[in-house]
Amino acid sequence: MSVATSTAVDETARGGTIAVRVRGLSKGFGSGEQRVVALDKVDLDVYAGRMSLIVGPSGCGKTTLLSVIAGILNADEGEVAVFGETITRMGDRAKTRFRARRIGFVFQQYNLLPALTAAENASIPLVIAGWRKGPAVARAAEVLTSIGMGKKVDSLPSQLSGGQMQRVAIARALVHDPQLLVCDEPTAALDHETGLTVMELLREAAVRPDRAVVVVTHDNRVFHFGDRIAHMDDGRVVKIEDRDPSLSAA
Ligand SMILES: Nc1ncnc2c1ncn2[C@@H]1O[C@H](COP(=O)(O)OP(=O)(O)OP(=O)(O)O)[C@@H](O)[C@H]1O
Repeated sequence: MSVATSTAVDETARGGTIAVRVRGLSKGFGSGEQRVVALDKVDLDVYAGRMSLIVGPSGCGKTTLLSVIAGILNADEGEVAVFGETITRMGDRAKTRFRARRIGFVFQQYNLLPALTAAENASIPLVIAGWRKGPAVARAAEVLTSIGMGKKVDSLPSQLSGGQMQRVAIARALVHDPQLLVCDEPTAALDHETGLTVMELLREAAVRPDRAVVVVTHDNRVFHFGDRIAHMDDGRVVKIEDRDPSLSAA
């Protein structure tokens, strides 16, 4: 295994396209004595065509960092650029539009609507983007088929296993072809084998020159999927591991 540690910001060494550039990012919650500093001047580069992991102990700021990167939370200070667009300078409406078009989300909870079939659930981002229902569901069925769920497109969530529901959630995250896929503990609710399958699937989605995947996880059984692993502690990125992508997940 080839593992190199480096600083979080490494302009030249990798030579890839920077998908997400985080600079001086700080974020706190509460005020006075109750104040918690969740992010403390974080710098990080995430490369396109790579799977990046954000890891670290509970409460170190992983979800906060992912949420600011994805434009769900506003930062107090610092900048985040996603494929060259500085989302920390966007207004709320522009950020919402950017998120809807360019970012896909996968969470620990699948958040599927129980009355909708797998294909209908996976079609939701397209419907929100203005597609008519028929073509949207047909496109979602194609994406589901491409990730081995072809036989389940008409199933309701209650008829699916946890791993299958997470695949529907992944199809939903990919259906509008986002450039950035952000995943918060995607394997936490799954058994080990299913978790590995889900990570493999996410990797397949990541390995495109024009797309990046960022996964927050504290599941060290899936760390080997990361091409770049950002270790956080106490609101800071304290170590970066870069691995040869051809060796990841081996
Ligand atoms: N909405 C909030 N209000 C107040 N404090 C918060 C809020 N969200 C997060 N925090 C605090 O910020 C810090 C970082 O939280 P965060 O959820 O980012 O950590 P994490 O590394 O993702 O943790 P875990 O692995 O347990 O999910 C923690 O101390 C947490 O209690």
